[in-house]
Amino acid sequence: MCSIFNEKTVEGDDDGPSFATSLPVPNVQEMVMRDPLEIPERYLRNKEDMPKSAHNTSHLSSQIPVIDFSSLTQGNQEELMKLDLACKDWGFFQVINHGVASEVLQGMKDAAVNFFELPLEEKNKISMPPDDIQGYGHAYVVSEEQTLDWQDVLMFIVYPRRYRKHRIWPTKPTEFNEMVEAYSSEVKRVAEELLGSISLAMGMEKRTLQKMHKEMLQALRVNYYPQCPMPDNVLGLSPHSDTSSITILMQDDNVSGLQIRHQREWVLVKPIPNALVVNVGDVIEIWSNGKYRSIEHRAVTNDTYTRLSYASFMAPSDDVEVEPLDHMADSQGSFQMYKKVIYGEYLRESMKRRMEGKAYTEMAKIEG
Ligand SMILES: O=C(O)CCC(=O)C(=O)O
Ligand SMILES: [Fe+2]
Repeated sequence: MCSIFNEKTVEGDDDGPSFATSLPVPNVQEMVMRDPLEIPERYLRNKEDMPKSAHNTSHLSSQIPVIDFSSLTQGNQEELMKLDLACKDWGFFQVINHGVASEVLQGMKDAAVNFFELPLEEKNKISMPPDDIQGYGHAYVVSEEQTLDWQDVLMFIVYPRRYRKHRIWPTKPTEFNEMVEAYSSEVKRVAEELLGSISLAMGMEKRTLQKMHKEMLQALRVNYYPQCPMPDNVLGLSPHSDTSSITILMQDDNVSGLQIRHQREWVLVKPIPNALVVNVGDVIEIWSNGKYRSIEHRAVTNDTYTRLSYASFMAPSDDVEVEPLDHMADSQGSFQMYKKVIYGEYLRESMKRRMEGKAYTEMAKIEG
C-alpha cells in the first residue's frame, strides 16, 4: 500500500478554491480533557431544539433501506427499485457489499484517531486559515450568539488532486495521507457507481449524473465528537442537509450518533459494521425536482464515548448550473419546483449561514 502516495499526490498545489470564513471557537476535545464535567453556556440548546431521545423510533431505524451494492451494480432490477424508493422516501440508505476492504476502512479510522490524539499544538499546525473551512478546527460558526456544536473537525478537498492544499493536510501520523488516498479512491469508485445507478433509476443513461458534475469534487470531513456530560442538552452537529450531490459517510461501528429526520421524527441510523451510509444531497434534490430528497440530519452526543465519523461529500464544479432536469419536472406535472442556481454560489452562500435544517434548500425553491 506504500507506493500509491508517491507521485502526483504530493505535488500539493495551493491554488485550490477557498470557501467561507468561520469564527474561532474553543477546541472541544481540549475542553473535555481539562474538565470532563463542564459545559459552557454557548453549547446548551433551547428546549425546542433539544435532542430528544430517539428510542421510541427504533422501529423506524430498522426500516432505513439497506442496499446491496454488488447486486445493484450487477444490474439487479429489484435492487434498483429499492434504491429509487430509498432516495424518494428516506433520502438515506446504508450500503453493504461495496467491496471496500475492511483494512482500508480501518486504516482510515486508525489514522484519524491517531491524528486527534496528537497534542493540540501539533494539530494546530494545520488549523483552518481565517478564510477557509479546510484544515483542523470548526466550520460554520458565523456569529457570537450561535449555539455551538460539540465537535472538532478536520476537513479538506481530496479530488481533484490539484486542489489539495497540502499545507493544511496532517503530516502526522505519517501514514495519514496514504490512508486518505486508499480510502478516498474507494469512496470515489462507490460514489460513481451509485451515481450511475441513480441515473438509471431516474430513467437516464448510466453516466449522466456523473457527467453533469463536470469535474467532480470530493471533500473529506472527519468529525470528532468527544463524550459530553449533558447529551440531552447538547448536539454534536446541528440539523442540516448536505449541499453535496451525494454524501458517503463511514460511521463508528460501535458508537451511534447520526439521526435523520423522517416523518417529523428523529430516527437513529444504527451502525452496520463496515457498511457505508449514503445520503442524497441538495444537488440531487434539485436535479430530480424534489423527487429524491436531501434529508435533514444531525449528530447527537453521549456521555461515555468519543465518536468519529467520516463524511465524503461529492459535488459538481463551481460553475455548474443546477436546475431540475426537464423530464423530472415533466413527470411531476410540468412544474419546476426549484430555481436555477450556480453551484459555487449556492455552496458558498450556504456556508455563510449557521446550519439551520432545510432553511437553505428552501431558498432555492420557487415560491407558489
Ligand atoms: O457524524 C455524523 O454522523 C454526521 C456527519 C454529517 O452529517 C456531516 O458531516 O455533514
Ligand atoms: Fe451532513
